[in-house]
Amino acid sequence: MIDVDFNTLHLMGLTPAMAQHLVLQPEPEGGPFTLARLTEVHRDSVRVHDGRHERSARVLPRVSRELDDDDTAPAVGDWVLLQPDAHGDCWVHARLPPLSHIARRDADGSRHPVVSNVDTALIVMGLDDDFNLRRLERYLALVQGSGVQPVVVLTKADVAAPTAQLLAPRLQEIRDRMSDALDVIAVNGTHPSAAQALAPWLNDGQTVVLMGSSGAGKSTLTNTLAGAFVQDTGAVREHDSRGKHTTTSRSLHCLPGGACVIDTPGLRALRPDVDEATLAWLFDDIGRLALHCRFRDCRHQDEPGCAVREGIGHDRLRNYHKLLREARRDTMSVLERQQQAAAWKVRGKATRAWMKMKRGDE
Ligand SMILES: Nc1nc2c(ncn2[C@@H]2O[C@H](COP(=O)(O)OP(=O)(O)OP(=O)(O)O)[C@@H](O)[C@H]2O)c(=O)[nH]1
Ligand SMILES: [Zn+2]
Repeated sequence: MIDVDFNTLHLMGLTPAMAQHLVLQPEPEGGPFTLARLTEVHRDSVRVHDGRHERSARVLPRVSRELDDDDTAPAVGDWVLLQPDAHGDCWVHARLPPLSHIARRDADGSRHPVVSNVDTALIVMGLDDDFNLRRLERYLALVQGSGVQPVVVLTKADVAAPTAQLLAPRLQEIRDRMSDALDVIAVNGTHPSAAQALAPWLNDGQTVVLMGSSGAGKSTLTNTLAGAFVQDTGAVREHDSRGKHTTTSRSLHCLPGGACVIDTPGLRALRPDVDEATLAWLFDDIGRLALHCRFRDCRHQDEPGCAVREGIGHDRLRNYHKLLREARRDTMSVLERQQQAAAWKVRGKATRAWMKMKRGDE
């Protein structure tokens, strides 16, 4: 049985549910081990915190291999078992199965962990030109199905509300398009009042992850919540509100109030790791309307009598189709993907031959 010092590790975001889950895990042979949480993951090393000290450690090749076999890798927020070797170097001997986990996909379909063991995902979006509902749906898809509650945090309310009167219409746009159950709050991330607005999700022992594009204000919010400067922040380009990717890696910080916050870098291309069932849940308005389509197998593309096309905004439906295509592609087997690539190649060749022929005609 793994020895769990709850009072110390509670400061690192150990929840009662996780503590119970951990004591049920068999302890690997060769102990004793120290239980700690991953606060940063780098290429060759990790940072770990045991509630008293933070230090560097390395993951045993056996552990990396086992995780790799399961198509995953260590993630910030994971609970691990540590042991020093004879030289005083610290090693991760086991990664304990997480209770919640968020992963994304690369363009080639490979899966990458984002974070583990978080209670709430704060999806941070600026009320300036960063505001984008398609991207918001993408983040919701990323979080949905991972056991994590999403909360939308609209930043820069101090600029957008009084000068451009953007707050009310943008809140309405979200209300019109997304589920009524979605929590949405607007804050000035630079002001301490933001911490009060987020207090319901920052109780003692809870962990939140901040996600959103570069320049959205994640690091600013992290610093405000921490009441100290823990993350670098950067100015955004004026013409498009884009950030400069100031944050380059994920990191976990403990707040004075007892919650943990994980800041993440803005992702350039965000591809959620979701299946069709999860998307059906996220876009349940489409599912409800589909009952009224003329054809039972309506794809809501060009069929006549399609109730979905009639009842859903064009942009939301387009985004749904795009996410669905990606999800299907990601869950394709390697063989299927190769077959599809081969088919595209043949089609490309045929197109090029046809163009050449046409040019020859002229
Ligand atoms: N006025 C105002 N400025 C904000 C607010 N939130 C963020 N900013 C500013 O927006 C810029 C970008 O903020 P960051 O916190 O660095 O953005 P980020 O999301 O961490 O960006 P990356 O680290 O690149 O992923 C900074 O100049 C902040 O001062 C806000 O609520 N109000
Ligand atoms: Zn239809």
